[in-house]
Amino acid sequence: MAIQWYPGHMNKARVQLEDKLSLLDVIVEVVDARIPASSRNPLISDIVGDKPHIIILNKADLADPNEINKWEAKLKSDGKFVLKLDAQHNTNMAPLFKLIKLAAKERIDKLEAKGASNPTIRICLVGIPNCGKSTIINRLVGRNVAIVGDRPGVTKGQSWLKTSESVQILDTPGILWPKFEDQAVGFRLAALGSIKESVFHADDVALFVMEYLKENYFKSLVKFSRLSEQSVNELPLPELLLAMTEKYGMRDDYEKMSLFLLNQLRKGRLGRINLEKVEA
Ligand SMILES: Nc1nc2c(ncn2[C@@H]2O[C@H](COP(=O)(O)OP(=O)(O)OP(=O)(O)O)[C@@H](O)[C@H]2O)c(=O)[nH]1
Repeated sequence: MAIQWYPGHMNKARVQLEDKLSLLDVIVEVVDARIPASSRNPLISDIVGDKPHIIILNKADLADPNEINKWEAKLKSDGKFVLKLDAQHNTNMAPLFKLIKLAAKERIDKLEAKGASNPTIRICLVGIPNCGKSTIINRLVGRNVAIVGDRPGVTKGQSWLKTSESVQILDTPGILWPKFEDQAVGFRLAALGSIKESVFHADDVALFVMEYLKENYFKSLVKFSRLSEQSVNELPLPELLLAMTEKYGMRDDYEKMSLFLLNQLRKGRLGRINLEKVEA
């Protein structure tokens, strides 16, 4: 099973972001806290260069708290500004505004030295599909703003969203395409809904997830499976999936069971789980 990705998208996103870069003071990259490496575009650091760069570990409410803390420490040690966030439930954006101003401190100091008081900082949110960019923009702006799909690199007539602070946001978030030459990266993205369901087989992804859960979150898998610890331990994964279809009254329907498992995982019904750990 091969999950497809399209280099053209990556290139387009790169050109669009590069075009906008000169307008921006801070780049805010949104990643999924459950897969902080797989949900990043590896080219982003090259594109951003030495512009201040914040990484938001979003969907923190769904991620494993121990793992997010490790990711936060790692990214900070790499020199990034990092914030854990649950944009879905948290309306208090003060920590994010504070971090944006901290990241832009050099620029603010420069403008203030030239006589500006409380200068405006311009930011852009970027990230892979479904990581929460629009949700965060709506939170920062304080209302629901219509976010139209990303447009070709338009630098003139660019419109900015105002916030209650001296921060303005580029009206269209940048869509970054993940790069999944590594099959596991594709599976993680598919598992959490960042790749359209039409490009993968749900049962392949479900089996990938089950293998990971068996190794890392055994108790959650046992609970979800409605089977005994012994069965989960001993059954080969495809048989375990089959046994689960029976427990859930899905009569050998692998596909249905797989989609159900992935759906429940995405909603956090299997607990707070990370599909990716910081490598030791
Ligand atoms: N649990 C949880 N859900 C979130 C969080 N942030 C966003 N979501 C949900 O994730 C889904 C995707 O959020 P969006 O804000 O549309 O993501 P996006 O990055 O703008 O997506 P694209 O438009 O596909 O690029 C929505 O169902 C949100 O409600 C979060 O912190 N926690």
